[in-house]
Amino acid sequence: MTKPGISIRNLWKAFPDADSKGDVLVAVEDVSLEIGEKEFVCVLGPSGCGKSTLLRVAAGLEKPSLGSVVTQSRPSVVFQEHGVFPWLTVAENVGYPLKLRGMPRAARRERVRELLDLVGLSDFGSYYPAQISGGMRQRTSVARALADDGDALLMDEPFGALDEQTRVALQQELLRIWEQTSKSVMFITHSVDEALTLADRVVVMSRRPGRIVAEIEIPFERPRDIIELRRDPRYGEITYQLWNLLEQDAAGGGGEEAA
Ligand SMILES: Nc1ncnc2c1ncn2[C@@H]1O[C@H](COP(=O)(O)OP(=O)(O)OP(=O)(O)O)[C@@H](O)[C@H]1O
Repeated sequence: MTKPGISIRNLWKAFPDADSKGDVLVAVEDVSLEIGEKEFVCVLGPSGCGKSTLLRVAAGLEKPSLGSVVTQSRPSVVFQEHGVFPWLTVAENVGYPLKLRGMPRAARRERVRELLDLVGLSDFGSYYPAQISGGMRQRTSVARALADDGDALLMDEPFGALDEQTRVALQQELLRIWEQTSKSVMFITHSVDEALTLADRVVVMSRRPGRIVAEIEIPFERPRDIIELRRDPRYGEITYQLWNLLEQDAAGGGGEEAA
């Protein structure tokens, strides 16, 4: 692996337990994960296993209880929903990080135009989020994260709320964009298909408290055609392997019921 874009060392994160006063609920237990420069890593795990917590700590939105997170620069984050400001147009949303950085108006307009082109929203810059589809809102969110221009992109189930066809189309688009921008990506998902379609490496987490139980290298060449991938005999094998890991963890007890 090249030098890490994101380095997480022995990370623990606990919250006060709402069910039992004075107790803590361990959401993430001793997770160490290095994501190389230009590496795409998917974190796969069942609902409530601590995936979002891991991402929020990596993004600097929560403090670790123990351990450390080092990123090359401030990472950009894409969330599943509510990722765009409803009172700004698509173009204003995408340009927002540039405005915060103090980029002059003309340069900003040019950069926003490039980004809207990249995510296929050139004709929708003047629309408000309520006037576009869920898939277009997510593309706006991705474009805004790219405008941020950090070396690392953290994505928390960004396509989870979308229908299957839109989801697959956006996965393909994300891969195309990522191949052009080459950032380190940490992508959270509970979908086996999504993980093995996108990732260079899939990190499997256990049920809560979330630990890393396995890491699987994904051998598919890039650029990937994510429909064609499904005909590759390795696709079935890796799907089977990942499901087995998730099942083993569920059968092995240890974890608690998902939240
Ligand atoms: N701010 C918080 N305060 C208290 N408990 C929290 C907080 N954030 C998360 N948790 C708890 O930590 C555990 C892990 O939650 P988290 O959202 O990280 O899981 P997840 O794997 O992302 O779940 P999902 O896939 O359903 O989104 C859950 O039991 C949740 O209730």
